Amino acid sequence: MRLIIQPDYNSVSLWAAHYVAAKINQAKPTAQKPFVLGCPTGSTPLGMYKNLIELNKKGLVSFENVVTFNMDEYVGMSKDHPESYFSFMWKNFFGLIDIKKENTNFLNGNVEDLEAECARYEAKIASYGGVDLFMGGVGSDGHIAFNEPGSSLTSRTRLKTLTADTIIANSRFFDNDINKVPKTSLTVGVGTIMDAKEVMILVNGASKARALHQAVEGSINHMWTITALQSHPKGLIICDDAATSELRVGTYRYFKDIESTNLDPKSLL
Ligand SMILES: N[C@@H]1[C@@H](O)[C@H](O)[C@@H](COP(=O)(O)O)O[C@@H]1O
Repeated sequence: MRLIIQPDYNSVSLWAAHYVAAKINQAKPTAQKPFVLGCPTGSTPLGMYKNLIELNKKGLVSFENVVTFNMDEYVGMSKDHPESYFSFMWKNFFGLIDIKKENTNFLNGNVEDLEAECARYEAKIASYGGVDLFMGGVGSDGHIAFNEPGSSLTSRTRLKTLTADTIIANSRFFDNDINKVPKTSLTVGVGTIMDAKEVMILVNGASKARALHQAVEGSINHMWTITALQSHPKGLIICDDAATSELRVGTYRYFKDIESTNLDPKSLL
């Protein structure tokens, strides 16, 4: 696993955006062989999305031949609700880049047969030959997508109940009223994410320090689903200094040293 430590949120966002743009460019995607990108929501990726929009505007990366799969979606929330992940993505990213609508994929939490919907999603990912790069954030309890503690590390796309912690954390988007937060979601599984050719997780802020400690120094454990990344052949975490406060000094220094020539985002593109 690689760990890129940046001074702050802005530099995490800038580095991640340059990395993603470089990956897309290196793949030279075409309509026949698009680049497949897994996308997260949440506050963490917002800065990266802003930087990718800028790079797209400057002509440094194009999303014309990029196909996306969002990680998760609330169940029973209309797609047009301002807090649906569909709305989030169009408002903050897709609506501001040159992506084709038909190339964006979301789980639909409004169908009667949710199991069939999850199977459809897995099959669609497989029809593209899998995800090239799955991007993600992490919850303070170490969850990736909505794979809450105790989720099988080989899980596939399915229905999940949100924990009380996640409902409280997400209530900030619902007038701080936990009753307005959906209690269930459809989410890709840990196994679905780990099947991607590469997985990139962004971690920022002191509230994520315990999750980062488990991700880097903990043992692989279903109570911290982020730890599955340790078994991925191409796992990458980009974090800010504030998130490293629970890492050992030796671990911090080790990754700072080994990545010292890769920390400048401009060297990536
Ligand atoms: N399902 C999302 C996750 O994909 C996200 O990583 C997490 C952290 O969100 P934030 O980036 O806002 O801290 O929140 C939600 O639970």
